[in-house]
Amino acid sequence: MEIIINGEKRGADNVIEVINPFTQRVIDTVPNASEEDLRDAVDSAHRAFMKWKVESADTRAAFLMNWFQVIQIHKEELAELMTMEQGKPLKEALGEITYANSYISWFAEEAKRIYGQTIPASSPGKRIFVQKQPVGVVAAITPWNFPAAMITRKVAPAIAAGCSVVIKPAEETPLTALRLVELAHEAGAPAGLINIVTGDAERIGDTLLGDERVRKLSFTGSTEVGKLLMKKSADTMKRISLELGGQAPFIVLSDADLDKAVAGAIASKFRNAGQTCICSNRFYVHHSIAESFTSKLKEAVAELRVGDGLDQETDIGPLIDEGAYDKVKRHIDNAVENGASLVVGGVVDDTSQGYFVEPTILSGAEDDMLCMTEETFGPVLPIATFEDEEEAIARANDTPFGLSAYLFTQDISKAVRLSEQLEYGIIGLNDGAPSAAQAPFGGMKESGMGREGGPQGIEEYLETKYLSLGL
Ligand SMILES: NC(=O)C1=CN([C@@H]2O[C@H](COP(=O)(O)OP(=O)(O)OC[C@H]3O[C@@H](n4cnc5c(N)ncnc54)[C@H](OP(=O)(O)O)[C@@H]3O)[C@@H](O)[C@H]2O)C=CC1
Ligand SMILES: O=C(O)CCCC(=O)O
Repeated sequence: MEIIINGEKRGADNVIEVINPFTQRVIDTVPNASEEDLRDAVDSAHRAFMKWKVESADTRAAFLMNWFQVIQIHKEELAELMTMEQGKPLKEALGEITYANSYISWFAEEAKRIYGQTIPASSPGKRIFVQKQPVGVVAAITPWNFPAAMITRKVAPAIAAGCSVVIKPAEETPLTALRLVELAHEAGAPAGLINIVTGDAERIGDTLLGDERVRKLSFTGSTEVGKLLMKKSADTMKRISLELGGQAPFIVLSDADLDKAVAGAIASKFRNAGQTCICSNRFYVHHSIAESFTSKLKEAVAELRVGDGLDQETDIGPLIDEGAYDKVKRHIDNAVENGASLVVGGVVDDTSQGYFVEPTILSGAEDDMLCMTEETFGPVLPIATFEDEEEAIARANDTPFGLSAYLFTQDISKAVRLSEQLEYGIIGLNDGAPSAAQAPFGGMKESGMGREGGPQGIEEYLETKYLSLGL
């Protein structure tokens, strides 16, 4: 496929191969964008911004709703493309397209609700008016695990706010992103409003972040790269939103509804083969119910089918690549070597048909094991036990990360009190799937800054200006 700059497609002689993680064959190529492509992308985004920022909220909303409709028409095709480049099961890919599109429709409506303020002045001869204005050209850098939703979650609020964008999707999954931008143009995107470039990450990052006309960076990916991009944004003092790694604890109190907790564990752990930043990573289960929780979980896990994402029966596809597989294997081996028991699962040794890991449960996990200290990004569920709730909260908070945490209890007072003590941006309270377009997604500590989705999600693309009027 080709990149899109100023509404026009561009190819290149220098290309990057896109690999299907199941067949491990090349399915397409995308351009390795040149310096000239990148400069043109920012030029055209800047020109488009100067026009788009003065368009009415109704015009912005109408374009977004058109884009939403066009995506609806193409959702099966998009889902199939996503499964082919990313590996996730087709039913999950379809779910992701619906989820991705919900950001577009939600922010189409939110475009009309960018309100200012009037503040009483201290002097009777003055009036103070507060306005919101679009921040400018946005650089959106996205990861491979959600090839559609991470694009729309950034682009829809940016466009709704009156900004223009240059997108850089992940090297592993550029095709869904390119197709979404093609569809945006079919839906009537003005030239230059939504540009997309692929290629050398460092070069793209340096060009976009070095350009003072790019006023905002929105990044989702690893904490390591997030920190680097934050430093690179400093010279031109860009606004930044960073949605980085997680290390989510999943706490099950003794009074929890175990069936609900098991369903929540399956939803939060095995979505996208464990490759989401809000996947539960470490389980803390009250010692009195650990055995029954583990045995119910084992039964539920036995239902999950590993295989080709295009097969309708598949629940868990291959991991994205060999590096991901090696990391997951290291975490399992480290846990078992240090005394954890493998209840079920393990890696699939034959990797000729993709890098598969069976849904895996480890019991007897300890806090210093790799699977409890690092983001596994794979379908591994380590269970540790605790004696009292304060201890569980302390252990859950004992990490540099703070994206999502899960808590299962039927005691409403405990639920509120303990949720308030958890140092995380997202709490799944008796809920293993908290993500929603209308909610502010984002983390504390080294999981990043800023929020995506919800009313907070559009604020990230708005500047605040006040007018002090002397009467
Ligand atoms: N918070 C989250 O949702 C995610 C967390 N992760 C975590 O991060 C680990 C590594 O995953 P990975 O995909 O490598 O994440 P990265 O942070 O490396 O990649 C995310 C995006 O940043 C781009 N990027 C990488 N380096 C630079 C740079 N110097 N300048 C500009 N852009 C850059 C990548 O481009 P390119 O693809 O071309 O390298 C990609 O588009 C995972 O195993 C997981 O633990 C991963 C994905 C999502
Ligand atoms: O893993 C991520 O980076 C995206 C989280 C998916 C979601 O929105 O739930």
